[in-house]
Amino acid sequence: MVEAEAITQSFGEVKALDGVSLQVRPGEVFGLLGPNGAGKTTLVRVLTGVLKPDGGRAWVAGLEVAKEPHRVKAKIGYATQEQSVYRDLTVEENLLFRARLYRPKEARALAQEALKRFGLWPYARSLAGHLSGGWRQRLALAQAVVHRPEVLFLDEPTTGLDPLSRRSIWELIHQEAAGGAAVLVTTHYMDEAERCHRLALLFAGRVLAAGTPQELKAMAKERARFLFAPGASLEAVRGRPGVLEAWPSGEGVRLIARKEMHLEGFQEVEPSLEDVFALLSKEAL
Ligand SMILES: Nc1ncnc2c1ncn2[C@@H]1O[C@H](COP(=O)(O)OP(=O)(O)OP(=O)(O)O)[C@@H](O)[C@H]1O
Repeated sequence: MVEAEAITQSFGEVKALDGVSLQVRPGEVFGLLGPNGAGKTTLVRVLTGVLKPDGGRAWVAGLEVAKEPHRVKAKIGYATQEQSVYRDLTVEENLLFRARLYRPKEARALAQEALKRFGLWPYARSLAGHLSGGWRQRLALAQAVVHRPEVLFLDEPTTGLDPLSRRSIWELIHQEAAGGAAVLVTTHYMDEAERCHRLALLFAGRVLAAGTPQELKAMAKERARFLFAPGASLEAVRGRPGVLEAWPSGEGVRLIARKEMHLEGFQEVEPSLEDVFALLSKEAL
C-alpha cells in the first residue's frame, strides 16, 4: 500500500532523509515516531508527491509517486500540521468543498456520510472557525478521508489537543484503518506510538528500528537493562560506570544501563517506548 525504498533528501547541508525504507499495509496504523527535525514531515511530503526526493523510490496505492504524483493525490488523504480547514466556511461546506475536488458527482452523499461517521452532525451548520481545537482537528481528519482514500497520511494530527480529544482522534484513526485504509501517522508523543500497530523510530533522517511496540521493547531488552533506583540521587547514579542514561522519576531515578552490568539494589522495570527511543538514539549519536 505504501512502500518507501532508500529515500534520501537533503536541504543544503542538512540530510533530512538518509536512506529511509518502510512499508505500510492496508488496515494498519503505522506510526512514524521521532523528535523535532527527525525528518517526519519531509518523508510525508515525499510520499504524498509534494516533494520529489534526491534519491530512492516510493509507491503509494499501486502507483510510483514520482512518476504519477497527480494520480496518487486522488487516492490518498492528507492532513497536514497546518490546519487545512477553512474557518469562514461551515463544517458541512468544508467537507463538500473537499469531496467535490475528488469525486464531484458523489460529493453531497460523501459529505453527509463523513458528518455521520465523525459525529460532526450537531456542528454541520457551524462555522469551522467557531469550533474548539479538538473538533476542528476532527473536521480536518474527516476532510482528509471524505473521498474514501485507500491511504491516509496524518502529520501530527493531535498536536496541541488535550488528552481526551487526543483519545477520540485516535479512535477515529483506528476506525479508518479498520475500514481498510493504510494509515501513516507521524507523532512525537511516545504514548501515541503505543497505539500504532507498527512503527518506525526516525532519528536524524534514519530509521533506527521498526516493528510492533512489543517487538521494539523486546529488542531493547536484549541490548540493555532498564532499571529503577529507589531513593537514589541522580548524581550518584549518573556517576556509576555502565550507566547510559539516568533521569529523575518519582521517588527515585530511572536508568538505562549496559547489559553486562551488575547493579545491585536496582529494580528491573519494563521499558517504555520512550526508553527504547532513548537507548537507540544514544547508540546512534
Ligand atoms: N524546505 C526546507 N528547507 C530547508 N530545510 C528544511 C526544509 N524542510 C525541512 N528542512 C530541514 O530538514 C530537517 C527535517 O525536517 P522535518 O520538518 O522533516 O522534521 P520533522 O521530524 O517533521 O520535525 P517536526 O516534528 O518539528 O515537524 C530539519 O532539520 C529541517 O530544518
